[in-house]
Amino acid sequence: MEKLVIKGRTTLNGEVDINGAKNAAVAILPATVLASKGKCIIDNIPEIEDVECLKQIITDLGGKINTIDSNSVEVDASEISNCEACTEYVRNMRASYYFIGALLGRFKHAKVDLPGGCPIGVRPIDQHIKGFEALGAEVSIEHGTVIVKADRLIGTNIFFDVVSIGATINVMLAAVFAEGTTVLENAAKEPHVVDVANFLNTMGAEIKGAGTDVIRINGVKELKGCSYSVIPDQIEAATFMIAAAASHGDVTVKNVIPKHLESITAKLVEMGTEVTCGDDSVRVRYVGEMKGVNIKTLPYPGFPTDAQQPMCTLLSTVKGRSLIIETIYEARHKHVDELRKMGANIKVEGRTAIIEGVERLTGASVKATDLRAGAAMVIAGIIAEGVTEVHNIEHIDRGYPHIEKKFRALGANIERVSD
Ligand SMILES: CC(=O)N[C@H]1[C@@H](OP(=O)(O)OP(=O)(O)OC[C@H]2O[C@@H](n3ccc(=O)[nH]c3=O)[C@H](O)[C@@H]2O)O[C@H](CO)[C@@H](O)[C@@H]1O
Ligand SMILES: C=C(OP(=O)(O)O)C(=O)O
Repeated sequence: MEKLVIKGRTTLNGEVDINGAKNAAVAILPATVLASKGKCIIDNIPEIEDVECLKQIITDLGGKINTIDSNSVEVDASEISNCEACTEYVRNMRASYYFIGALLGRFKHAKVDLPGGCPIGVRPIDQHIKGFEALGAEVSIEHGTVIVKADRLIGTNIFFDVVSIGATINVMLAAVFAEGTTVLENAAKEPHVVDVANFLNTMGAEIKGAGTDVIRINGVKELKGCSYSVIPDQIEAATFMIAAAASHGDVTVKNVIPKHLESITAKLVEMGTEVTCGDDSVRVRYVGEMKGVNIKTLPYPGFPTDAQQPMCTLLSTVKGRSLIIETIYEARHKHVDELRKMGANIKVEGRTAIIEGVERLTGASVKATDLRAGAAMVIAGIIAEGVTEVHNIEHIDRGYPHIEKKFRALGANIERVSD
């Protein structure tokens, strides 16, 4: 077991490079399974544990993985014949559910264990199932395994009851080979949904409308390997922007798409921070006392739920009262108990965290209760007085590449040590 040990009260300064997006990469890798000919060469893959799990799952299915370098991988899925993914790798992460859609699309049947992922609330997959069934598949869940089969998949109109990133992408993966046209309505509009659609189109799919709430997919007969580069990680970028403001620093976050960060930028500006956008960078500079703000998490382009936990750390030391209303997940305030150990004054009422800014946090031994809670605790450690130990960092490693090295390069005093 490892932990992060942070000596606090440091100000972050300098430049940080953002890696490829976790939530795009973890969909694109399963999507490579759809290519029955040729190899996919995927660049800008982040070095995170979820990616390692996906590579293992693809290998177990019979695919060939060639790791070109730390951020590039070649996948040859042409000889895949096994359609069962029922291992710890599948059960330990969220995005393994994309193998259901991808295998159903290509082979018309699959057995995939139910996914894991961050413990942030109830995470049903009923909308994924609704979509697969609408395309003509029979779906059952037996002993924790999702079993899907279809004689044919036939395009149809599907109106999602909730806006779901997972369901939108998963049904898109199955529908690329459905006969005729599939129309997904009330689809998720996140940048990674667009990235997956662009990847599938590069392989030969015919998908239009990704990025709006109506996506049209004309079924094709075959997809082929291609070269593709994953978009920058909106949430990793948001984490460093928030950390810059929290530490009263001056950080240029590079290799980003500023448009994807508008909801974060807007809140930081509202708080009184200076944010300057370049073509592919965002500079966040502390310019004097910040004020509390209210945040409501919403699907894109609203404020992302994945960035609210780091934001909670920032607001915990900003003068005045702030509210964070979490509308996506009912249990995404577990980091609050940990922040309280560090002296934060935060009350949770239902889905709302009510934050009364304190002068400073003090170091403590805390847990990463999930991935972004982990990032929230790292930022807390950087700004707190004294030493903070962050435990259970396996959650952080699922989604942040080299978090301690990146923060260290900005001036943080942070070490990874064996527990
Ligand atoms: C691997 C990945 O991309 N994970 C992201 C993805 O998770 P994930 O794809 O699991 O999240 P969804 O967008 O599907 O979930 C959004 C909301 O819809 C509900 N829902 C979802 C599916 C379903 O079939 N039925 C249903 O009711 C969920 O409980 C949640 O309240 O989007 C979340 C919301 O932005 C992010 O926090 C995660 O980082
Ligand atoms: C909730 C997250 O991840 P996952 O869906 O993979 O659990 C996240 O990336 O913040």
